[in-house]
Amino acid sequence: EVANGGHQDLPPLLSFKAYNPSATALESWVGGNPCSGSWIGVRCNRARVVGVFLDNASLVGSVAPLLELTQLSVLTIRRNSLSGRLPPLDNSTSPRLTHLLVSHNRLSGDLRLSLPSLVTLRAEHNGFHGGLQALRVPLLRSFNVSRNKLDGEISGDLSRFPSSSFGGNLALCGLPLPRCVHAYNALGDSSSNATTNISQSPTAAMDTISGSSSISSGNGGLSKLSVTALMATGIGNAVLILVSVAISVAMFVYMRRKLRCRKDASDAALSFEEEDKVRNGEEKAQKSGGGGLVCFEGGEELRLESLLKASAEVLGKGVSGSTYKAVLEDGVVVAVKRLSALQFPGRSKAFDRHMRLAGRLRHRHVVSLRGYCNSNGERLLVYDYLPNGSLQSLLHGSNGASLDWAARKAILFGAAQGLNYIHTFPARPALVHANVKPSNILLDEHGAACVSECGVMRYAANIQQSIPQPPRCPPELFLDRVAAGGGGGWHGYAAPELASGARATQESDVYSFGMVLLEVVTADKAGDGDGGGGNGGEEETMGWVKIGMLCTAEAPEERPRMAQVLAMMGEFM
Ligand SMILES: Nc1ncnc2c1ncn2[C@@H]1O[C@H](COP(=O)(O)OP(=O)(O)OP(=O)(O)O)[C@@H](O)[C@H]1O
Repeated sequence: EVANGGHQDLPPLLSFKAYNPSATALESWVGGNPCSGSWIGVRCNRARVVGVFLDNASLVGSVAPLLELTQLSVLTIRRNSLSGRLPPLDNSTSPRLTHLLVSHNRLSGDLRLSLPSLVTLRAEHNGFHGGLQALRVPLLRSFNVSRNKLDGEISGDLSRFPSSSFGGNLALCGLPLPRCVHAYNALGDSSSNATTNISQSPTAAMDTISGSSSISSGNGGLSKLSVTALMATGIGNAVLILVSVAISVAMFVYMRRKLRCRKDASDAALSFEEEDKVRNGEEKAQKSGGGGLVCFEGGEELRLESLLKASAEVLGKGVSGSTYKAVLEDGVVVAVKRLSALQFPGRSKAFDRHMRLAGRLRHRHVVSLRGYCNSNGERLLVYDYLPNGSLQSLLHGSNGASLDWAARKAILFGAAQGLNYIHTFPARPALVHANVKPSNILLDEHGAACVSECGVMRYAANIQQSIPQPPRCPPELFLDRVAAGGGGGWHGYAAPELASGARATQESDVYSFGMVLLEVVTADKAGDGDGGGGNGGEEETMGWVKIGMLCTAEAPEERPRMAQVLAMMGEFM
């Protein structure tokens, strides 16, 4: 373990740390022994580093030093700002590497991995380019290279992964994506011969002609016939090339149109019934892999067994259930919501259909649902874990005072964008969030606000019992109560019409958003001075309050749409 008086794995770790001298995540990387137990994000076995877990840690620089750790089995370093190339890896450099998760960084170069033991490769959302030919990873179970700059043909074993593993690249083609179009193959072999001939030197061209017929002159010069033949061949070749180019262009346009159509079809508004048909086959396959867990884009590596085995920490408990932070075997951190059996008894097809739709929501300001399970009376929803708490904790936690005016506006604007995306997502019937409140507005690693738990509450069986019957709390009184430390609870944000048993609607979402907005704008004013933020001046504050009051109009039809709310907010951004 110790070479030349130092720990063998120390140099690579320190080289990596050198790129990030002031990163909070690496503050604990001090002393000469990375396996002392105090190095956060480093896991050891028999005094050697076998795992590095540094997701969402605001890290920069190259990942290469970490791949010099010869005993490394798991490297998960997603959602950072790492740059540079991924070094070529093979059995001699990384004999034990099984899980490599580098997604959501700025990595570039080509992917050269020849790793017989690799099980997980997550490299999506980077700048990798080139083809996939140099990927030799026979045991891969979870794979995603979407949203890079890759091109070329997907071949062999990789074709077994779904198209979502490859989407958003420069020019990848072949199964599971549409077939590749090879310009020179479009005309078959004869055209490629023709092309070869054209590029040959005149002598070579003559050789070809003389080889195919006996029209060359005896003295080595060109006879009239051979010149004519040469010209004819030249013209013939030129025509062939033109035809070949025309066919290639036509094929290209056709494929593009076909691709666009496919995309349109998947993006278009689908009724639940249509959605069912489209999804059935795909999901069955994923279900068997996930052991009862339906996986969505980005959650392909999830397994129910590993979720159930994961070490978990309770994040909180709400009306609809409890939420846990779970660290999976491969170091991936997720938030798991376990729905309450009281609110969600039995199986419901409508709920299943909704979850499948919610699993397709992908937006910068919406927390991604990666998978869900609805079997044996257990309902688990698996979301990305967002590390920076919720708006609820910012407003009412111990550090609420540090939320300055600019941060408040950014959070509200982000949440409004997320909610507008949900409201305008192509679905029939249109999506409704049904539980907009500060604890469902979470902050990601960059502090951006993301709306969580879209639509779940709409399927709760006994939720109406927790809404007070009219006369209910108008916005002003509600805010007073919140300001006095009474807390909002769930029903404090619910629109008045819901108290009579009506189902949540986009209008009731707007009402709840208005309540959140009023709370954020008016909350903890005394703290502003201390926090150094101040508000945006009386006029601007009044502008925001006005938006809040419009959203919280008593009559649902008088409330603006989220798109209008966004436009009004935009005036102050
Ligand atoms: N994806 C996530 N990442 C990080 N924290 C989360 C995540 N989802 C929820 N939380 C936090 O976990 C806690 C409990 O959330 P939970 O949704 O179970 O309850 P709630 O939002 O208070 O009530 P409700 O049941 O009405 O949704 C909240 O503080 C919430 O902010």
